[in-house]
Amino acid sequence: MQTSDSLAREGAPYLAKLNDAQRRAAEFGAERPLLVIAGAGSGKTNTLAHRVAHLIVKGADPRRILLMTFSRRASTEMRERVRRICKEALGRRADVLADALTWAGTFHSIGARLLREQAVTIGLDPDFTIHDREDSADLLNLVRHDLGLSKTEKRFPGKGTCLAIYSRAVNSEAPLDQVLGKAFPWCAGWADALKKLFAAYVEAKQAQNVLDYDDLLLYWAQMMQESALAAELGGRFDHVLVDEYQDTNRLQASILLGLKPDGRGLTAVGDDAQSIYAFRAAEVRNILDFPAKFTPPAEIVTLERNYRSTQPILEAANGVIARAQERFTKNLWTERTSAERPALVVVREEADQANFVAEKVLEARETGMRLKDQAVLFRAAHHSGPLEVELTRRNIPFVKFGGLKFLDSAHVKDVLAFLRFAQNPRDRISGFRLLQLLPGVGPAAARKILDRIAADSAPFDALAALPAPAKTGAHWGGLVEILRAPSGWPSDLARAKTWYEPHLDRLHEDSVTRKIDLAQLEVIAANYPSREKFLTELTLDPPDATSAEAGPPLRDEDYLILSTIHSAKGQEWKSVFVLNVVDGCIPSDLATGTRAEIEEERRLLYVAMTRAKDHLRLITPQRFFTHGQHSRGDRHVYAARSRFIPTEMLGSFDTIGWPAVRADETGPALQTPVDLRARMRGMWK
Ligand SMILES: Nc1ncnc2c1ncn2[C@@H]1O[C@H](COP(=O)(O)OP(=O)(O)OP(=O)(O)O)[C@@H](O)[C@H]1O
Repeated sequence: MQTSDSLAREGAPYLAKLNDAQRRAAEFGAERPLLVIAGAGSGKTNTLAHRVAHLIVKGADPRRILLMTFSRRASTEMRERVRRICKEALGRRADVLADALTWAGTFHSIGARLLREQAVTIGLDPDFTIHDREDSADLLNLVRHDLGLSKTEKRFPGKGTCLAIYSRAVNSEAPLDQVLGKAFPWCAGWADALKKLFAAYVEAKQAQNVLDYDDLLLYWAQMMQESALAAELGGRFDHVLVDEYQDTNRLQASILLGLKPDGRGLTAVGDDAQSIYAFRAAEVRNILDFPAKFTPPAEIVTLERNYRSTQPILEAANGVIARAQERFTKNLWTERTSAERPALVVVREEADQANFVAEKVLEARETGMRLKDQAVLFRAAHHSGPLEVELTRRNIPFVKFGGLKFLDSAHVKDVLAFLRFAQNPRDRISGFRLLQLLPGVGPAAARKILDRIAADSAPFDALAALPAPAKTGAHWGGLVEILRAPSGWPSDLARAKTWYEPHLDRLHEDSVTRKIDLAQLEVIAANYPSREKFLTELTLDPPDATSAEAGPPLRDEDYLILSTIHSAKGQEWKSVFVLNVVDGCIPSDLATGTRAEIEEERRLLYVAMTRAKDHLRLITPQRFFTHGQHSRGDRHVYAARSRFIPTEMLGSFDTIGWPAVRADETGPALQTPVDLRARMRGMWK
């Protein structure tokens, strides 16, 4: 006799590979909101992709599905998975339907798209440009300067801190005083001045027709406060699905609630144990409180079977997270047995750590494991410095994710400033950067030029009417010509690049490698239909490494992955090394102020450990060499094993000392100190 389960499986064979809980999540109707609590490696991404595919196969209109992911990479991957699953069910028809899944992207990119569409209705100019964090901080700095706040007697908070305070207040929907009291107590005395600064910053943004990251969510959330607009936007989508819900903030939660107030058609997927973005105002309460936001409350489906890691790896990771404070309890289990426990590798110092990793990576490669199946993870981007040197020395190719992004490099920013200014001549920060690339044009001259064209309705014509600044030669005419006569996309980028290259040679020594980056930028640009789309997407979600976005030449080659833990989110490798599992690194000594911060560091270690499928090695160097930050110059500091692996947990690991000291290697111990200085003096006697 057939059970209803097997009937369902027959009815939808493309769901047959899912386990029962996953299938329940994939098939759950749209009448009630759904919360999928998915443990690490339990197939969250897989399940969400099946749910979307199932909706499409059952007849949902893909143009009316809104699918929000944490990164652009995740969204591309999700769409590809949906396509593959739909193909199983629908054959060739699947491509057209998967292509129609156009509302898939990050919260910020969807926000940008909706704002541009609704711009006229909400009093925005549709040509707005988007400032990244650095541009936003620069603009805040200019405003701070104009208000005379940089000249105060007691030092006013720096531009980065001001932006962090502003951003935190906006994203957490909290009053300034509360944000200062909770997260920036040392700035509490500046509340009034900060309010003035933020008000002026908002005015400057509006005058220049720019939005910052936070505005994309803030304006969107404000649109949802207008009942007619909220009804229109919400009515556009039959299904709204959000991945990585644990890393959303209050604003994002209000947007979702505005889109689907009764929760019908709403799906949130996440894992509270992997919430690692509180420093960007992510609110773990969003996921904890989600079910009760609706009547009747959201259905909760919990995925507890882990398909990724072996049992000993999972046991160690479970041990770390079991000591966390508040969470949805899950008992992650796996059928993947293994005799190999994760290793806790004790090395003397960072140089040994680098040697250990390089040696083990090569050993694994000898046994047939590709470099790409191995990853080295670390808490802070600079932790991989010594390892990068060692890998380069041994000719082991690697790609690093996290840390300094491709788009942060000065030359790439220069070209982007060119394109942004071309898109929006009121964007002073971009104009300021661009004009100063010209020989002989400094901040004062640049400011003057921008002032003179600011009020003009045809700013580039006004620019053409100005006399060429001294020393700019033919560069001025070339610039004005390109700005006045756009040639289409992506040739606009090619022209900007050609214009910029002589300046690159003049401004930077290593112009050859920088030119390669610009060539990569051109490759990336070709994937976008317009300048506006290119600028928006790249600003919102910059690629972590050139290879992440550009494809060739690296994609076909084999290389080791180096990544910050934050950038490793959602990924998996056969073999994982975690560097510097010591107090001061995890938890970072910058984040040990509050209990909440420490808890977040614990989750970070958990995320790192749960990336491993078969082999996991946590490395603990016993001493570190710090460079010149102290009055006594360079020195060694001693480190202790991370507090997240207390002694009671050691049973979950194999503790290994490396390099192993062999008896025949130890020479006679030095009994009495040698006076080398006396010896040196003796040489000349
Ligand atoms: N039903 C299943 N049968 C077999 N393998 C599965 C199943 N579901 C998921 N997997 C495998 O489990 C692994 C983890 O899946 P996925 O990446 O979707 O997990 P995740 O929950 O998003 O992980 P995390 O939250 O830790 O990033 C993948 O290798 C996937 O192929």
